[in-house]
Amino acid sequence: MSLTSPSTPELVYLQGQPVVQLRAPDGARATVLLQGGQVISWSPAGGSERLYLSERAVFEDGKAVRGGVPVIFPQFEQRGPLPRHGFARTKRWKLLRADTGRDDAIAVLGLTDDEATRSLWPHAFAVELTVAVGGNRLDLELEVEHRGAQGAAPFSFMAALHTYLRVREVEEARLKGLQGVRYQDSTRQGAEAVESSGALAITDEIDRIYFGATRALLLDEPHRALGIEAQQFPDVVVWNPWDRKCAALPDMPPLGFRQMLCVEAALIGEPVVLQPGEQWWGRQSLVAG
Ligand SMILES: O=P(O)(O)OC[C@H]1O[C@H](O)[C@H](O)[C@@H](O)[C@@H]1O
Repeated sequence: MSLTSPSTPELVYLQGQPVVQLRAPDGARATVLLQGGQVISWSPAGGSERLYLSERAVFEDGKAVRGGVPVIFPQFEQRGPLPRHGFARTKRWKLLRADTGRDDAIAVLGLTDDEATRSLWPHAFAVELTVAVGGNRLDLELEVEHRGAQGAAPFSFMAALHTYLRVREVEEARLKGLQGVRYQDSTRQGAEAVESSGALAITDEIDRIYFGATRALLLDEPHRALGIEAQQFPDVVVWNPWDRKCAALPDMPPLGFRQMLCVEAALIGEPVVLQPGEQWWGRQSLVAG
């Protein structure tokens, strides 16, 4: 990636789009795109890149970026009348704060309703994403607030941190921690099943929503491991498009599916309802081993 022309101490431009570069004193780093409020790169201290960003990703206002951690809000996929996966991932967020502390570097990005969001979804809201990087961790916290006046209608939402994890070769990886969890299989018209494997191997297209996955997950590769923890995101989506669907995605190289696995912290099965003035938060933490 080549970075050019800083305009403020925190913001630089990557392919014409403003990004925040976080660098903790120990060398851990993350890059966050204001478009979508999207983390697109994370390297733990002394380690290599852990997120997958497609080399064909399109960096344009209003377009979803293929890779990193898209923020899905207020609708997951086509489970409602809004654009696929909601509108947060295609909006330009604001940088509210960026700080470097002793142990980590933090950025807070925000998105609030505007005319365009209200024309799709008639609610006053504020969403904040806090990104903290340091040591072997990346912590992402999403907060949603109902900003409507007293007496305004409540709203309900779904959300996900649609994390694209980078792997050396997806068939070598094993995802652990989902055994016994009920899932819906989107590759089989939403058929339900219970996960029987304690070490899930990815050898074909996978697109599953696991409901009520409470344990921490581990993505094991022969040469490294990654812990995946979530709070207040009860569901987990596991997605890899595999060869045929990947070839049909204009913003993925044909073999890109081999270097990625999406393990998403999600809130899908039971949408949250907020009254005016109420807030919700959820967190996903990635811990490099
Ligand atoms: O192509 P996108 O709109 O970014 O969606 C990418 C993927 O997101 C989720 O993981 C869904 O479960 C998949 O069905 C979908 O294909």
